[in-house]
Amino acid sequence: MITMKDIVREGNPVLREVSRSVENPPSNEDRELLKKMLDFLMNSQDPDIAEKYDLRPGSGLAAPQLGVPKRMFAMHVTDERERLHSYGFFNPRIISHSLEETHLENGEGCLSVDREVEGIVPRYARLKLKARTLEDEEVVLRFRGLPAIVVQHEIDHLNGVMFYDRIEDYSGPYKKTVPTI
Ligand SMILES: O=C(O)C[C@@H](Cc1ccccc1)[C@H](O)SCc1ccccc1
Ligand code: NI
Repeated sequence: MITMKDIVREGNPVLREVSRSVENPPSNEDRELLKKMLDFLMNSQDPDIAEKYDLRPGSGLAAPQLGVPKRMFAMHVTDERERLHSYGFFNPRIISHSLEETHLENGEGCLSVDREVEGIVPRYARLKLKARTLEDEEVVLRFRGLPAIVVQHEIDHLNGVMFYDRIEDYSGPYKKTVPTI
């Protein structure tokens, strides 16, 4: 099972790489890894397992955070209507998004960043994501609210972007100029 020791931390160059596409169909190795990433998120949100294995709660996890620069991420997050969005995505792509933006009032965190970073991280309020799922389906899904923020945070990881790169007046370590999505 994945634990915090498997998650690479900022400063590791893999977090600044642009990940490469996953072959189609994904290999068994890639499928196993994505499944383990989704399992990590579920474990990290289970109080007993999280305490037993000292897991930080996560709603998203991207393969580069495990040192694997491949275009795949997992998400496991409940939206404001209590709907659970639990997926493993291969080769995810934002195919459209709202002009309207949103953000988390308390800013964002990251499993690869062991420090508090203050500041607003602007995100698109709504988006459409095209991807291949762990269930081997090509899907186009719409996200809004917290799930949409998680998707953008994870897609950024696949492009070597950290959340603080998007904070307007951030002047801390590891800053990088950001491309628009
Ligand atoms: O490092 C990661 O990618 C996991 C991040 C993803 C994330 C952070 C902030 C905002 C959206 C996504 C977190 O550990 S997930 C935990 C979390 C969940 C909701 C809000 C903030 C943090
Ligand atoms: Ni992150």
